[in-house]
Order: sequence, then structure tokens, then C-alpha cells
Amino acid sequence: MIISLVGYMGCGKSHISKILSEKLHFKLIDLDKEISKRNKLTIPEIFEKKGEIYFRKLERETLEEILAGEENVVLSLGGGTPVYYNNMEIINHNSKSIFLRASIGTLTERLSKQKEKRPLIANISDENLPEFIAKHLFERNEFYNKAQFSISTDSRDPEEIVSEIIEKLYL
Ligand SMILES: Nc1ncnc2c1ncn2[C@@H]1O[C@H](COP(=O)(O)OP(=O)(O)OP(=O)(O)O)[C@@H](O)[C@H]1O
Ligand SMILES: O=C(O)C1=C[C@@H](O)[C@@H](O)[C@H](O)C1
Ligand SMILES: [Mg+2]
Repeated sequence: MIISLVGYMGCGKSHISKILSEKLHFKLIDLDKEISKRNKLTIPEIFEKKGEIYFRKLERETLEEILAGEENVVLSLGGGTPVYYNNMEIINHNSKSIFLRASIGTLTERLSKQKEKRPLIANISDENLPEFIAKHLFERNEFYNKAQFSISTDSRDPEEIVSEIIEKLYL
């Protein structure tokens, strides 16, 4: 079984997937890390040197390979993965998908501390960040909402979120 975690930057995909994979004894794959490893560049470097369109192609190719070839995996997707190509379709077809929801306030608080690792928000001022996230999230929710399960993460302990995922999936 592949369990895919989807949601906006900062919703906790990497954090939650690590705990979930340890609990289930599943392999952990972080799509951003996999792309970075395969291309020997960080995500900001790929955006800077090759551009976002090139990144989206790499993201799609890597996603396809993982979905086709892996078993017992927790797959942490990139924040934008569900939005491009028919990625959400192949994610739902080949895995159990879980949308980790977080409010604009929670996301702003978490992301303002770690903007440099995320090229899409690296140059947004702290003052403009909530508005940027609100608009971006509004556009993306349509895709995130295609996930099979949805879990709220606001003011919740990661352990509690992981337990809810396990319950929802009857694992
Ligand atoms: N439930 C939670 N409660 C408190 N802090 C959390 C929670 N989930 C994640 N965090 C913290 O929020 C930050 C962002 O989380 P994380 O890196 O897992 O997000 P992400 O969804 O993987 O983002 P991206 O799409 O950019 O990779 C991290 O510092 C993480 O430790
Ligand atoms: O939300 C996005 O579009 C992104 C999120 C990150 O996980 C990375 O995949 C990259 O920074 C783009
Ligand atoms: Mg991540």
C-alpha cells in the first residue's frame, strides 16, 4: 500500500509522514527529497537554474515512477504536486490519499520561519504572506479536496494526527 500525503507548504507532510512511516514500518519517500537527490540539486536550485516548468516535469516523472514501483510506502508529496498534469488522478488511482488541512494563520506562522527553503514564497514579505497564502490556498483547495481523506491539523499534536490517519485507513 502507498499512503500519499497532500496539502499546502507547511501543513506538515514531511513531519507527519516521518512519524507515520516509523509507526507502520513503511518506507518513507519525500518527493521533494527524491527529486533533489536524483538531480543533485536542492529544490530552490532547480527553480533558479532550470525554472518551475522544468521542476514540474521532474516532479511528474518521479511521481509516476514511485507510484508504479513501490509497496508499503508513505509518500510525502510536494505542496504543488496535486495541481499539475493529472497528478491527482494517478495519486488517487495508485495510493490512499490524505489531505492535511491547516488554516491560513497556522500556515503563515509555520512558513514565516522557513521561507528560504520554499522558492515560491522566498521573496514574499512577512506582511504580505497571509494574503499570498490565502489566495494560493483558495486556488489549490480544489485539487487538494480530491484526496480520499481529509484531516485537520490546526493546534493538533503530530502523534494525534498520525493516529487519526491510521484509524481512517483501518490499519
Ligand atoms: N501538527 C503540527 N504541529 C506543530 N508543528 C508542526 C505540525 N506539523 C508540522 N509542524 C512544523 O511545521 C513546519 C512545516 O512542516 P513540514 O516541513 O512537515 O511541511 P510540509 O507540508 O512538508 O511543507 P512543504 O510542502 O514545503 O515540503 C515544520 O517545522 C514542522 O516541524
Ligand atoms: O507548493 C509548491 O508549489 C511547492 C512546494 C514544495 O513542496 C516544493 O515542491 C516546491 O517548493 C514547490
Ligand atoms: Mg515537505
